[in-house]
Amino acid sequence: MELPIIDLSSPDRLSTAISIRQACIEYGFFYLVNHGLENELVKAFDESKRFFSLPLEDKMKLARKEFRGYTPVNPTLGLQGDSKESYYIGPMADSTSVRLNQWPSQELLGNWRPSMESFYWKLFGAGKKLFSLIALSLNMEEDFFEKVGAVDRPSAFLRLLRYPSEMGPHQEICSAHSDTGALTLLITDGVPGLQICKDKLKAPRLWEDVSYMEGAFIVNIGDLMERWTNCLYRSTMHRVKRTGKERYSMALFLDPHPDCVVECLQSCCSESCPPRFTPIRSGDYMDEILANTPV
Ligand SMILES: O=C(O)CCC(=O)C(=O)O
Ligand SMILES: [Fe+2]
Repeated sequence: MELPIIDLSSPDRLSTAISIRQACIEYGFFYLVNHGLENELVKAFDESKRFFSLPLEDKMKLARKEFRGYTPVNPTLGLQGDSKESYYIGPMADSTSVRLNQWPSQELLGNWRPSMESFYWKLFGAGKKLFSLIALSLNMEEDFFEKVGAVDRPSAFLRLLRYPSEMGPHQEICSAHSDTGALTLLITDGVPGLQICKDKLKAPRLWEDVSYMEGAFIVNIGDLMERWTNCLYRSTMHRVKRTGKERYSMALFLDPHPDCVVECLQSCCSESCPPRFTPIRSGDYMDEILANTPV
């Protein structure tokens, strides 16, 4: 299936906002084009491949701590878990968070850190622009999300993913889930497998393949944005199905700063549709979810 297409650089911001609104209500997913990073993507995938090609022993020296670093393919594969390895780069907004990140040494992977840091910030820049359009789409001031701390001190995580080609026993190499944060920018290498389920309550679930669009980001709404919009925008279930082909993807999870309070937006509530959720600190919300999420 083809998703709606949103043009990040369109001068007609109001009509872009209207299209975003429609896409987020109907799909919770859209393609984002003209984001300005078109020429960076091949290089970023090359860097990701360089990292995952390292010997396991070197990657394990950067094993995940504080949600940053490397997670190998689940060794109990066959019993449970997804068939993927990942590397997380955490927020770099202040010196404390910068220190928590783990990086391969310059000797091991020359220039990798500056290259990924630069990619992180460019992606984040596109995400920030998108947030202002999302605010417009919700009839809020353009700088709403910035003002409340959703994007001023970013808590965005960049996740590099590699799904090996070996055939595991499971149909899904990334199991069905919705993203927990506000907004996700996903970039895949074109190997198919990504599917969405527009109606999670329908049984049996109908899974639809998402077509690849070269150069575009695939953007999706996360649970926290669903909550923020009082369920107007949907956080859609998705998964990656096994094709037997090696696959790489990268995702930037745009989560608000932990101190940001997420309260159902007035523009999404009315007498007939009162707020369904109480206000919550983003940090408390994420802690609760992460504690219950397998790696
Ligand atoms: O690899 C993909 O295409 C999807 C990854 C994903 O949904 C996630 O990491 O949350
Ligand atoms: Fe996801």
